[in-house]
Amino acid sequence: MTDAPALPTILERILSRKDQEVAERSRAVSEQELLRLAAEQDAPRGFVAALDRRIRAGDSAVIAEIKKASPSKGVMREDFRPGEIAASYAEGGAACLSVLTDADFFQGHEDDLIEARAACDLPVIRKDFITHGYQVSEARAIGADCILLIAAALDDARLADLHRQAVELGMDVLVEVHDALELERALKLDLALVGINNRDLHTFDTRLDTTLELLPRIPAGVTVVTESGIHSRDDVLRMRERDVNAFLVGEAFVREAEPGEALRRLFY
Ligand SMILES: O=P(O)(O)OC[C@@H](O)[C@@H](O)c1c[nH]c2ccccc12
Repeated sequence: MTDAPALPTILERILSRKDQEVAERSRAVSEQELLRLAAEQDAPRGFVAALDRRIRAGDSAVIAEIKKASPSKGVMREDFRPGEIAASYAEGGAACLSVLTDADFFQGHEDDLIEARAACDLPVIRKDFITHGYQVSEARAIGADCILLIAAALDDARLADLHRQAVELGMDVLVEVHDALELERALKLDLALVGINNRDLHTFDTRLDTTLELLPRIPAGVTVVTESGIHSRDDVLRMRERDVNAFLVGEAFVREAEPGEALRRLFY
C-alpha cells in the first residue's frame, strides 16, 4: 500500500505564499528602489551588541516580541498598537524588540516595525519568513536592525547568500534552528548569534528541552537565544542555570494589558 501524499505543513504553506508575495511586491516596488530607501535610513542599532551588553552585566537579555496573532494561537491581542507596546517594553527593561511583519499568518505589517522602532531607541529584528534577497533589502529599507533567517526554510546556499547580504547592509542576523542538523548547517556561517526555537514549525510542538539538548553543540563565542514557550520564572531559571541568558518572548507578554510590566515581572 502506498501512503497518501502528506499534507503541506504550515511552514510549507507560509513559504509558498511568501514566493507569491515577493513576486507581487517586486512588481510594485523594485529592489533598486528599496536599496535607495535603505541608504537613507539611519544607521542600524547594534542588535547583538545590545544583547551582549546585558549578558556581560550578568542580566537576562530579553528580545520582546510584538505580534498580534499567530497560526497556532490565533489573535492574542485585540487592542494592538505597536508603538505603545514598544514603549512599554523599553520601560520594562527589554534589550531588543522583535516585530512580526508577516500579514497572512501573523496579522503583522511593515508599518508595525516602523512604528515600534520610532517609539523607542531599542534595536529591532524583522521577524518574517525571509527566503529572497528582496526581503532583506526591504528589511533595511523599513529600518530593521537585524533579520531572522530560519534554517528549516533555506538550503545552505540561500542561507549563506541572505546572511551575507544582510551583513553588507549593516544588519545583524539571528539564524534560527530547531535540531542538530540545522545547527550544524548554521554553524558553517560565521555567526555571532544563534536562536534555538523550542517550537517545531512543522508541528507547533513546543519543548524547552530543545534548547538544553542542543546547548553542548554550540561553540564558545556564539550567543544563544532561546525562543518560544517561555512563560514562568521557572522557565527562565532553568535556562539561566545552564548559562542561556538571551530570551525571545512573545505570547507571555502580548496577552497582558501592560506588556512591559509582564516583562519586568518575569525577568527582574
Ligand atoms: O510567543 P512565544 O511562544 O513566546 O514565541 C516567540 C517567538 O519565539 C516566536 O514567535 C517565533 C520564533 N521563531 C519564529 C519564526 C516565525 C514566526 C514566529 C516565531
